[in-house]
Amino acid sequence: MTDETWGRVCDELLKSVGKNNYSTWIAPLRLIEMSEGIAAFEAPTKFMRDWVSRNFAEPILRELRAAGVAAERIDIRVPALRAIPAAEISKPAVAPAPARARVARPVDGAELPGAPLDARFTFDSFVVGKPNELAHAAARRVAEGGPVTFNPLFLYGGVGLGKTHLMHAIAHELQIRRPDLRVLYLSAEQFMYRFVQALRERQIMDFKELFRSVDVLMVDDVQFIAGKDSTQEEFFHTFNALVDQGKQIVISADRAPGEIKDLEERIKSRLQCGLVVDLHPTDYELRLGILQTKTEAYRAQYPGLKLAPGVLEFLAHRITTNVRVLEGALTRLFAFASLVGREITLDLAQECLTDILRASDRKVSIEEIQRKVAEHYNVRLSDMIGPKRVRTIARPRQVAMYLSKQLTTRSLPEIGRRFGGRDHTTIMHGIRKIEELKDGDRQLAEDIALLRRLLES
Ligand SMILES: Nc1ncnc2c1ncn2[C@@H]1O[C@H](COP(=O)(O)OP(=O)(O)OP(=O)(O)O)[C@@H](O)[C@H]1O
Repeated sequence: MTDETWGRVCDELLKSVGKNNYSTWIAPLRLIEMSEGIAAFEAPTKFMRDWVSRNFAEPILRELRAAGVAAERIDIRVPALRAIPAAEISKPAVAPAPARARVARPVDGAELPGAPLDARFTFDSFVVGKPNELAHAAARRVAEGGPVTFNPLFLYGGVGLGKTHLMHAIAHELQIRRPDLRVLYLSAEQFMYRFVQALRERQIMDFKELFRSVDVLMVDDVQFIAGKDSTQEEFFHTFNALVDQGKQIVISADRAPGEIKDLEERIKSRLQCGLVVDLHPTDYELRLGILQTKTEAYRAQYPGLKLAPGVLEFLAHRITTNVRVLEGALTRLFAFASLVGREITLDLAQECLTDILRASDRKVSIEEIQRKVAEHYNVRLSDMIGPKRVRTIARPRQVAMYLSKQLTTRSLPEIGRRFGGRDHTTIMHGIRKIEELKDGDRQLAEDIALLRRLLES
């Protein structure tokens, strides 16, 4: 395959995977050779190799074949470690490297136990407004990969306001600007899980070494480790070790460090040492900006989209809860409009989003849901959060979990906390169970419809 063919394939990929995905994942690939049906590429990091293999192998193969290349599979390699020449470090497009990182790091060292990054969560797709401008600016600064100026960067704010999005954006940007850095992003829950696993498998020294070997550590939803004594202890030591080595730490939580209940005082004070930034609830302009950006992105893929004037403004006025709900509303509208092939008018939006608009008008709490469900099924309120597994109690509890997801904007971990500290996977299982059952079980479907009406009225 010639470079020219690959260039044409790239043009097609740009169209099919979108600009952000293309520039983050496809553009950094270098074609090495094409032989015996194998298209071999080089990726700058192991992470990128794994991500591309998992998520983009299919589209790449498809476009290669469409261009007449007889490719059966792709093989992505990571170049062997080499010293980075000083001249390369100071390329204009790359942020100035801090003194501590001038020596090339073993990027293909131990696998980092991080969470996968969402390719959509980039700085390009993040809409900046008054409520989030400081958080965005601070995240941008960290993403330059320059000398550590504030440590940690602590981002906090309510549900669905973009904390995770900003953290992923930092990681994406660092992978491009500073592929030599070892960047680890994971949730506090995953940190705990890894820690407990290491304890169980007597590999605690490996765990410590691994976490202390990163250049940038990002921990999402740190409030999760509050009250978990040994995990807090380990987190504290990891945190100190990294700060002492001048490594960057980014933390997110649903509230300010001082307000996290059951978090050790010494950790709170450590977290307050850096820059603590608040993501404020969205205002009308930001919501409208987000809706416009997402609509443009959608229109780029589906040019046939017809949207009447005033619909986005209406949504930005009415759905004030959080960005996740706003996105969900838009996705549903687009799906509906494309299925029925109609223009999205105000009437259609009102009809199609009745539940979201109603939930947005009237905020139902999880406690209220638990109370109503307990009354309806004649079980004790304490059984909603208690451990009993008999079906007469477990099923109503699952109904309450399902309604909590439907009628509130709470995330699964948050719902889990309100159901006696259950894990988010238990909540997900409960919700799925009800979704499966209600299609075949008329009584259950009627119960749910009635409870919804009671809670939404
Ligand atoms: N300013 C923004 N611009 C574009 N998209 C945004 C913005 N803020 C949030 N979003 C989108 O809203 C959704 C929720 O954001 P995210 O998951 O980052 O929230 P969060 O603050 O981490 O919430 P949680 O506390 O539930 O974890 C994501 O799809 C994200 O892309």
